[in-house]
Amino acid sequence: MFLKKAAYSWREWKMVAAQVLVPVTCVTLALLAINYSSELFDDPMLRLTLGEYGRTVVPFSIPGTSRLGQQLSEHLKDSLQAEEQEPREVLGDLEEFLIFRASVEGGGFNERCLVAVSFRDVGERTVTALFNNQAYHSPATALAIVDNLLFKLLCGPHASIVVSNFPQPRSALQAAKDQFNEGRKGFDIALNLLFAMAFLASTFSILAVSERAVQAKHVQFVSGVHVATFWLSALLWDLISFLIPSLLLLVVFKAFDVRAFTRDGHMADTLLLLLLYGWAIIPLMYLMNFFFSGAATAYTRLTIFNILSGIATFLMVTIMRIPAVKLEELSKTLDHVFLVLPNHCLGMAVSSFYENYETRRYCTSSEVAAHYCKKYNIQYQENFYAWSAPGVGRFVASMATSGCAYLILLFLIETNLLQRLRGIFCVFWRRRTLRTRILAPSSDSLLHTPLIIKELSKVYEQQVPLLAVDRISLAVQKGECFGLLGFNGAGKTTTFKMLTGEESLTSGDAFVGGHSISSDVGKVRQRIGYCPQFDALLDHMTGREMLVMYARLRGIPERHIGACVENTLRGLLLEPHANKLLYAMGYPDAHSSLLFTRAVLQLLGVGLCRNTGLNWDMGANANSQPYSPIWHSPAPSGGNKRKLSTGIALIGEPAVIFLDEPSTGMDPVARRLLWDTVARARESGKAIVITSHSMEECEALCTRLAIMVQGQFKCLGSPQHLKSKFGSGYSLRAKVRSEGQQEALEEFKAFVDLTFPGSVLEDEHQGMVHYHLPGQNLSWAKVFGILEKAKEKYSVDDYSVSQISLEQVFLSFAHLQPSATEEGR
Ligand SMILES: Nc1ncnc2c1ncn2[C@@H]1O[C@H](COP(=O)(O)OP(=O)(O)OP(=O)(O)O)[C@@H](O)[C@H]1O
Repeated sequence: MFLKKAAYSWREWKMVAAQVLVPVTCVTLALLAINYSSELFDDPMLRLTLGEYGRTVVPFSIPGTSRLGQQLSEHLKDSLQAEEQEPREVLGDLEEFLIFRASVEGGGFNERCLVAVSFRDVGERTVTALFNNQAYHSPATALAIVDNLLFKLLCGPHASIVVSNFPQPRSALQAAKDQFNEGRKGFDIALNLLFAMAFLASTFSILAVSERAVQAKHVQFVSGVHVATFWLSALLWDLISFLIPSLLLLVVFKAFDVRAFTRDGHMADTLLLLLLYGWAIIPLMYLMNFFFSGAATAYTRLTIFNILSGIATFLMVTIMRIPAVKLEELSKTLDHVFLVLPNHCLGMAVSSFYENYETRRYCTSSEVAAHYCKKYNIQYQENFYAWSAPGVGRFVASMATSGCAYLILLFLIETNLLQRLRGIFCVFWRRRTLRTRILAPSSDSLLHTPLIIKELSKVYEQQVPLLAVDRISLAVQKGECFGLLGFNGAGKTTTFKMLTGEESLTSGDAFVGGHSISSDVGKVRQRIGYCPQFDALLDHMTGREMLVMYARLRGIPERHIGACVENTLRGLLLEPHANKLLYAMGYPDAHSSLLFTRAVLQLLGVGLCRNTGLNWDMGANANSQPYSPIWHSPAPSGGNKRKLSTGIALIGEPAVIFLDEPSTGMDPVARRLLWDTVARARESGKAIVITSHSMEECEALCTRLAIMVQGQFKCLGSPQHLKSKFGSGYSLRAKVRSEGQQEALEEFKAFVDLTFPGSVLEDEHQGMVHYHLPGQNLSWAKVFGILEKAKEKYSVDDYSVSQISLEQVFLSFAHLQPSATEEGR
């Protein structure tokens, strides 16, 4: 299991890197933004210096009659330009100009114009400095400009006055208020953390969805992996993966000196909060995988779900908590309801933890602060894990229990417990109403027969219930290869699915090595090998790695695994492809490594490209097969994958092997190699059940066959027996001599019609005729005898008589198959 996860993590490094980078980057950017914005907030002059308002304008007016006009104007322009401010001379009344500009520019004027100056040295001599009272230090700035100008007039253009601002310490109450406002940073950090975690958490569903969608999970279960082993190993690996970004987040908090999370031993608390979140969210993501059939869709939709269940609920509860909104009671109720959502718990826990730390620090910092806290009923908890706000006890407990609850639910679903209970109830009900009698097999036959199927039925519950398998019974002995033939939709795959525990049984039972499939599926699975109809392979592993993994799952001792895997690879001529990643076996270029990019693009709306006809060529090289567009499901894979799937079913020599159309897509050489391998397994005493649409394959491999129509066995026996029983009659091919051919041919045809009543002329071509000779009473000797006698008389050059082929037998059941219109009804 760890080999699988390691291969995934190593080869899907883009995904893993994203798991680490997304949260760390988001939180770092958030902290940068918070620090930066708080500095600006604290120091309005800095906002000016940083040009937040752009270049500020300083309007000034000097009457035209002024004696110092020229000098004043130059000094002013020099000093303002040195300060990167824009002097603007006003002709006329300065105040009127300011009022006019303010009405034209609106709010922007307030931001661009902080001070203005007017000089009058004729008549009433005055210097007027005007300031915008919305900026903190504008009076001092206006005064500094005037003083500077006067000083320059007195001492020359190089004179200047530098103004420095060293504000007095704030009052204790003001400082206390500011310090208290620090608590709001917790809200910002929580919000950004939730956004980042939404992306990180949904990545844990990807492998779960892919493995379920391609049935790789089922094949692993069939190979003996216990449900608990499968999920707990995945959880352990994912928790370890989650630990890395969590530790990096602590480094980020430390680098930005976020006291609440890094000082006074709170690093351990923060790590605990993050890990508890991982413990809760990972099983939830596993649980949600059942809703999706594609990994990219799952990633996109689960990210949206995480954002909504985290940020939306956190904002809702926090905003409603504000006293002015007057929805505090509703906020409390919702907070309790949302406790089942790990994302909500994380947001609330981080925000509350930060708030509690800062509030406690503030309220215990001085007497004034303590007084302020008391006066305004500001509460904090000495114990950070206290149950009531702002303690995080309830969030911690909720994450711990929801993790367990989601895991239990996952196991209930995986072990089909709910479905089984329903099944038991249905069976009980049917027994009572229909009085169905299920024969109990003798314990002796159970133990000595590898596979016994007893009255197995399957009804798919849908709008119109569908009886896919109808009370089939069968026993397959050691060294036997049983062929299941049938038209499309006859119920073969459903039978396999029931026998491997993928689908529940509606009624009946099957026994593998004496273990019942309905009550002891775990033991059954340890004894079977399964090659599903579609390749259940993991794209991020190589063929060799897959075989090694299944060999280990089968319990082959470590020292024999190498030889066993090599044998399988050699037997199926897979050696040249053994070290290729599996997506490279089907396609010559990467497929799954683009998954993350695809999902992110979809999330960002680039999925619209679908409608634009954009073709996402996945080719890594010029010769690669264009595989596109990436959001379309992959085309059927090649014969090499099929061989590997068969190899997986055979490895470890299970007692019973199920092969569902194993040779689909194989070339004739590969097919014969596969037959050899299957035949060897059969000869070594395995019981094999195979489905195939190739009659040639069934004749080559099967010791017994059954033809299935609409879920029922219509015939059962050895190929020869079926041919004899259902293919009544013979196939006659004869060629008449060329001279006088037409006349001789007509005579011969009249002879056949007379001698073999009911015979059917199937084909006539260039003096050759092909007849089907019916009749239960015909024997080889009789047919040959008659034809030998007639040979000379009717100028027959050559003739052959053969038994009817298996294909003809198979086709003779076609009339039982419902037509498309009947099915659609
Ligand atoms: N999950 C399902 N839900 C409802 N109906 C299903 C389901 N799976 C299969 N069926 C229906 O059950 C019937 C038997 O299907 P099944 O896949 O077992 O046939 P098959 O013999 O394996 O066909 P093929 O040769 O095409 O693989 C079909 O009518 C199919 O539509």
